[in-house]
Amino acid sequence: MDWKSGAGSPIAEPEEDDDSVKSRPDIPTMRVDEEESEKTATPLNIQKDDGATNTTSDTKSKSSTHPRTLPPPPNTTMPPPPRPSATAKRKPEPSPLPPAPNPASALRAPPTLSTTLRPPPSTASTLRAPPSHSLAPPTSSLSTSTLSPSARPSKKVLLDPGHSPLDWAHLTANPPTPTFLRGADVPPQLIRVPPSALEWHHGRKGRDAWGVWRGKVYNLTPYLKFHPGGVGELMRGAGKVGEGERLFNEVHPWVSWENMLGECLVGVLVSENEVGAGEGNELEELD
Ligand code: HEM
Repeated sequence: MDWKSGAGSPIAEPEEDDDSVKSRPDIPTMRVDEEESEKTATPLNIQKDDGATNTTSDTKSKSSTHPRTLPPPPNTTMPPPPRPSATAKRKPEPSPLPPAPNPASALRAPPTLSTTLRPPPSTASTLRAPPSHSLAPPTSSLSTSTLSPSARPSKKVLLDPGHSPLDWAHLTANPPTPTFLRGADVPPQLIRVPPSALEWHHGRKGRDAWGVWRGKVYNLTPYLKFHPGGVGELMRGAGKVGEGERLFNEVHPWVSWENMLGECLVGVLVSENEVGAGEGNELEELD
């Protein structure tokens, strides 16, 4: 009996609760708790709603029987507590679940609306986040803070194994050959690249894909499979004078092209007239 009333109370409900209740000084109703504990225990484990309704009817019947032995009304008041606890356990569980999805949906809903604004996420988000944050903190600062980071829909692709940003950093730091990243069809020196040469490197038919950023020509080919936005996105600006840089700035102006593709630098973009026929277009030779 002693071990039941002590350690067994949290686990064994029906019989042990009776003993524990009896030992409680605050609860004068000995018989009421015994009946309820036995009845409430079964409905809790088996039926949810039915158990609640049954207990209410039981309480009334008990209150009518108790007055004989224990007239004090507090007895009727005491029984209710066990029910609320049982219902409270059930209600809280479902309620916590709904709230979570709501914030999550709220977080993802805005992004869909701002899908058109996806390009400037970093800049735009920082500019627009503050106002939303200032308003949100009073109610839910967490939801708003989480919204801004994941607010925009990501167009990132799943990169193949071995093509993570870290892998790219490792490759650029340790290229297999000195000219691997710049391309096999270019000399070791930086070259002058006329528009015709740039357009020729459109990335198809086995040709390298060249891109221009701030007047410098880079070989995009080795970076294609490392590009978080996918090969297709990066190819959109290949072999085009102003298109690549425009798209780049439109999507992620915060990305450091120069740092990431520095080892892929081929040369500088020049006009067609600047490259004389028969002359070498290697910068170092000319300079
Ligand atoms: C035609 C040119 C380019 C286009 C259209 C383009 C497009 C994209 C797109 C759509 C994404 C996914 C953005 C997102 O949903 O989070 C992306 C991500 C990225 N791109 Fe590009 N890209 C281009 C050129 C480049 C270049 C040249 C580089 C490297 C110098 C580069 C580096 C990155 C990086 C680092 C990310 C990940 C950004 C992040 O984690 O927030 N992209 N790109």
